[in-house]
Order: sequence, then structure tokens, then C-alpha cells
Amino acid sequence: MPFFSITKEMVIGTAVLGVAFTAGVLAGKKYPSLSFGFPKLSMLRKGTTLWQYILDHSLREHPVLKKLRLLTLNHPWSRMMVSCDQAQLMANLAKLIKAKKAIEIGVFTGYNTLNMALVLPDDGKVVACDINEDYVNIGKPLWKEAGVEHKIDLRIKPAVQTLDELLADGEAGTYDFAFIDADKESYNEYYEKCLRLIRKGGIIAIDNVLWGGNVLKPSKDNATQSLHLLNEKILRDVRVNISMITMGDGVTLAFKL
Ligand SMILES: C[S@@+](CC[C@H](N)C(=O)[O-])C[C@H]1O[C@@H](n2cnc3c(N)ncnc32)[C@H](O)[C@@H]1O
Repeated sequence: MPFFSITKEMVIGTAVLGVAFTAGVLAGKKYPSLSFGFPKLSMLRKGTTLWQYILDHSLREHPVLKKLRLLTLNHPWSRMMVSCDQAQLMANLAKLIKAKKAIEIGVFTGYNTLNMALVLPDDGKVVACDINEDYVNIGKPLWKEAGVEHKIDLRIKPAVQTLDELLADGEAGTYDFAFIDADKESYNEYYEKCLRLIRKGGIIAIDNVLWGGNVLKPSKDNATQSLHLLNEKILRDVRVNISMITMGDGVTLAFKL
């Protein structure tokens, strides 16, 4: 079976999108085709044959990490789990900068917490922040099974509180990597606190920056507005170099200068 074949629906879809795009341009829209409510970028990618091809030809998942991903897929909120290709990119970046200390803001069942713990040295640590212990308890036995439980410092309380505690403990500038993936309304606060906690040359990865394409209509709700405002701010933030990657639901990588 070929990976790609042109179907009648694709031809019709392309024609419709073309008409919508032209109409959007004529109506003076900044993002013409999407402003007509057609499928979002991330929906076109994830779950497609081509996306599966990417996984089949690039994913090198630790067996226990894979076990946790498959286990999480049975959960009603499985869509909250980070995309596995994105997690692998973050693990590679952490290895590249020889990360020893990481922060995970939003653990869920702990897929990326385990992913990071697996690449940190034996005396490294991931400060894992979440408010929902039931989610975390699903993945916790697998942290142990993978032999990295001792590298995970789990803190069940609002992440802002944990970050403030780290700052109060004099840990500013000592972390190498942070992943922001919790409540979207607090993203700006997480970003500012992580910038203080991360050392120069460290990385902050910010998840869901495209929010399923909703950032094109920022007034939609508070979460969308918060993400869009942060995207606008980071674009002009001279404290970091950045890349916005179309992986998962969009991830911004901010490299602290
Ligand atoms: C998208 S999930 C995280 C996914 C995770 N990074 C992974 O590797 O699959 C978001 C998590 O943020 C948590 N959360 C929501 N509000 C929070 C808060 N104020 N502080 C800490 N965690 C929070 C939720 O309980 C949920 O588990």
C-alpha cells in the first residue's frame, strides 16, 4: 500500500480550500484559508500515514517509555500526553546541552518526566510539578520499573508554588531544561519563573503554542489569549533565541542567552 495516493476527496478538498483562500484574501483576512474554519494544521498531521511513517523511521523509544505511552492511550484524557516525537526531540536537546537538572510543569501520567529522567545522569533530577496525584500514580510504577525513580522529585501542588520554592531555595540559574505543559492561563508566569531558574544556554520548551490552530482567533477564550500573548511576547524577547516547531500541537524552544 503506497504511503500517499490522491483520492477524489483530496481533489475536492483542495479545490474548496483554494476557493476559501481566495475569498479570504479578497476579504482582507491575515490568515485566509484557516479563517474559514477548515482543518487545523495539527489535525492534518497527527494520525496521518505520513506521521506514522515519521514515527516508524525516527522513534527510538525506551521499552518502559513505550509501555507508559500505550498505557496512557487507554486514559480518557490521553490527548493530554505529549507527542512522542516531540518528547524525543526534547530528550536529544537535553543530552546535547548535558542537562543535569530539569523541570516538568504538568506531569499527567509522567511520559515526558520519564523521558527526561532516562537521559539525565544518575545524579540528575527532574522536578515534576502537578496538582493531580491520580494522574501521576498511573505512571509512577513505570518510573520505578525503568530504574530512574530516584531522579524524580515529584511535587503535588500548584506549579507556581513549586517554582517559587525553588527560587526561594536559591536555585536560580541552576536548571538546564524546563518543559511548560500545564494550565495555559499561567504560561506567562511559568515562563518568567523558568527564565530565572534556567542557566544561560539552558532551554525552555513551551507546549501547545498553536493550540490546535486557535491562536489565529486569540479572543476565543482565556487559554487561547494567554498562549497568543506569550507567543507575541517571546517573539520580541531579547533574553532568548527561539524556534517555533510544528511538532505535536506546536512547541516553542527558547534558548536562554
Ligand atoms: C498536558 S498535561 C501534561 C502532559 C505531560 N507533560 C506529558 O508528558 O504527557 C497537563 C497537566 O498539568 C496539570 N496541571 C494543571 N494545572 C496545574 C497547575 N496549576 N500546577 C501544576 N500542574 C497543573 C494537569 O493536572 C495535567 O496533568
